[in-house]
Amino acid sequence: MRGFAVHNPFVTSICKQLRGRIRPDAKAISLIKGIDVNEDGFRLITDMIQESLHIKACVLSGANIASEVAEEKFCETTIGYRVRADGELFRDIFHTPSFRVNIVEDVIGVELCGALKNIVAIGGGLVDGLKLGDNTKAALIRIGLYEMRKFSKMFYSSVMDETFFESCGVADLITTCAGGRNRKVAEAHVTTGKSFDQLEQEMLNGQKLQGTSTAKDMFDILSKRGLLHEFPLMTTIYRICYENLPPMRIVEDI
Ligand SMILES: NC(=O)C1=CN([C@@H]2O[C@H](COP(=O)(O)OP(=O)(O)OC[C@H]3O[C@@H](n4cnc5c(N)ncnc54)[C@H](O)[C@@H]3O)[C@@H](O)[C@H]2O)C=CC1
Ligand SMILES: O=C(CO)COP(=O)(O)O
Repeated sequence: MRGFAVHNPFVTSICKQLRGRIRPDAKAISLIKGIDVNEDGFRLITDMIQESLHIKACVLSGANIASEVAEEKFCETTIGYRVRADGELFRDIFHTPSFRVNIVEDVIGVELCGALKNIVAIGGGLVDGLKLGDNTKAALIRIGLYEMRKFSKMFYSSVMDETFFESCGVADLITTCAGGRNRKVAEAHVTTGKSFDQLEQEMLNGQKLQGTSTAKDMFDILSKRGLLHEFPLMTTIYRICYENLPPMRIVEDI
């Protein structure tokens, strides 16, 4: 078994190092919440792993803030599989009384939920920094979930609606908009006026934000296809992160 739990830019080099060193019947699981953008469009991380190593890859994603998982506080997670036996294998490995695993036959949906919710979580932090309150946060979560589903189904019609009701969908969106690094740094962007890059360095102790880079990835994908107007929330979050748009535009533009 091979587990991938790094930021997406490192996957290519890690796969290169692993090539020829793993058994052909090995199974991979990605815990990564991101996508890979290239000239032709974008790829899922599980596809990168499968293409590079010629082994089958599942994905695990859910409402799983690392510090709470480490303290064994109860949570749920979702494993997306292509081959049911692989999903069951990984469920048996990861499932514990405090870490409840549900498996679904929708790798793409699980993976895109994990990547896209990080953009919405940046919005959650902006709402907190602006002290807009719980109703605004709920509106942001609803619109964010709507855009996540719309994007996923626009590019992959096989993505299942039910996946958005799993831990990887609405639950991860709620937890990351309430806690997590993306939310924390976005809140500080409002309260300090510092850039996301500077705050990432000051606040994350060497860790990386996924939400800002995925906002840029999504913006690049949508702008190439003339689809930005269909995703006002995600587009505004990108512009606040990268084009100095005032944070208040988070509510004015949606
Ligand atoms: N921390 C969390 O609460 C959760 C994180 N995730 C996802 O897991 C992924 C990783 O996030 P974290 O574990 O939080 O990040 P992290 O920064 O704690 O760990 C990243 C890992 O990448 C390794 N690394 C750093 N530079 C590298 C390089 N140049 N080449 C190869 N490996 C390198 C580090 O040694 C470390 O093991 C992200 O996609 C994140 O969204 C998913 C669920 C929860
Ligand atoms: O994905 C996460 C929790 O499920 C972690 O989110 P952050 O990267 O915002 O900390």
